[in-house]
Amino acid sequence: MYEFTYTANASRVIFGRGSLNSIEQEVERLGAGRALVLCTPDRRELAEPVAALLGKRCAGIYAGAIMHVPIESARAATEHAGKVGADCAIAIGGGSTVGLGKAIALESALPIIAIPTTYAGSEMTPIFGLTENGLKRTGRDARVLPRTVIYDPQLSLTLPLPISFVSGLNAMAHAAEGLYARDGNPVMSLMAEEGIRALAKGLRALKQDAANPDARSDCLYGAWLCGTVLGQVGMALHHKLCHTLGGSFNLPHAETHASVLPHALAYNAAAAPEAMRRIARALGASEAEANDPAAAALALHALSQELGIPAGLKSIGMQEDDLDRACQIALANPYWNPRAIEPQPLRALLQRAWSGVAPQPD
Ligand SMILES: NC(=O)C1=CN([C@@H]2O[C@H](COP(=O)(O)OP(=O)(O)OC[C@H]3O[C@@H](n4cnc5c(N)ncnc54)[C@H](OP(=O)(O)O)[C@@H]3O)[C@@H](O)[C@H]2O)C=CC1
Ligand SMILES: O=C(O)/C=C\C(=O)CC(=O)O
Repeated sequence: MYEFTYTANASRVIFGRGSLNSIEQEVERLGAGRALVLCTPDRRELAEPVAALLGKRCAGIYAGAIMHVPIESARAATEHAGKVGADCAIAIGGGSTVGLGKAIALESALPIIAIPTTYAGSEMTPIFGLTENGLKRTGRDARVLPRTVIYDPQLSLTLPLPISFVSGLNAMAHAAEGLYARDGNPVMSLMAEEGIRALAKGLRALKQDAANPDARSDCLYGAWLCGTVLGQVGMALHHKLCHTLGGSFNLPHAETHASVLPHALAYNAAAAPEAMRRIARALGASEAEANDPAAAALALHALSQELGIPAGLKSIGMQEDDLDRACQIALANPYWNPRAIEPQPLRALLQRAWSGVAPQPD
């Protein structure tokens, strides 16, 4: 028995090797004539070819993107865009750079073109994040959804493998929670399962050869699918925990997702057996294996080990003494989850995520 509502976001997506070459016509298609190219300070080598392709349509390069978008950086970028008369912004890089483009759009309603080079998926969502006085707030606003997304696998060939792996698990987290979302739908579930499958295939191939163009294409295709899911349906325990941990303890974003995800899935396994079956199946489990709700979390933990992702929040700087406070913060803001958020099981989840042991339901 199906019952659902499905509203598609309106992004235009161009996907393929060399698709970066379409950037000038995509700016023109938006009716724009002066595009400001955004990047982080260390990624100018990504922005310069874009500026060259734009020619007279380029309003310059702004290399001021910073992770978690401090409000000061957003204000400075918006002011600069106004000063140079930009009528469009092009964000080339990871979620931090796309986040800066979103902050400019939130303030100025400039159309954004995103050219992602990690698997974070921000380019496909109307979700923004801004950090002020050390506190990160997120929200949803149609103005921040990039109008056009160009996925060119060539541009992620230089993404280091350790970042590629954790960024891939960040993307898988969007799909996993999308499969048990309260407002999920069959279209998003199909995209979620295919996204996990494509990323598992691509990440495993990257482990063998970081320069494999087909593997980069598989990962970026998976990131598009998973980011689309993130943009369309609500998230739950896993994302709320990662925002708590990232925002309150300044932990690196994708690495935090990679550490927590197997344990969040184990916590929800019994409450979302169909989602777990689809996740396990997408990760390569047989139909018989996938029928065990615990299989998804264990398969994800095994994939992390196979990829050599450092185990546990302790490996990215979280102190064991902070776990009690993390638990209290996570309990303070109620949110929907397929299983009730219970203090003791949540604290046990955080302990296991911190230590990096195998996930287990409790
Ligand atoms: N609003 C949303 O829907 C979403 C938002 N996000 C947000 O995005 C941010 C995380 O995005 P994420 O992509 O993981 O992190 P970053 O944008 O910080 O990128 C991760 C790392 O990859 C490097 N990098 C990116 N592209 C290349 C490349 N082509 N070659 C070499 N290195 C590269 C970056 O280098 P450098 O630092 O030099 O650029 C950085 O060190 C967080 O703030 C998160 O909250 C994430 C998902 C969804
Ligand atoms: O946590 C995620 O991967 C998804 C959303 C965000 O990161 C929101 C944001 O900080 O931009």
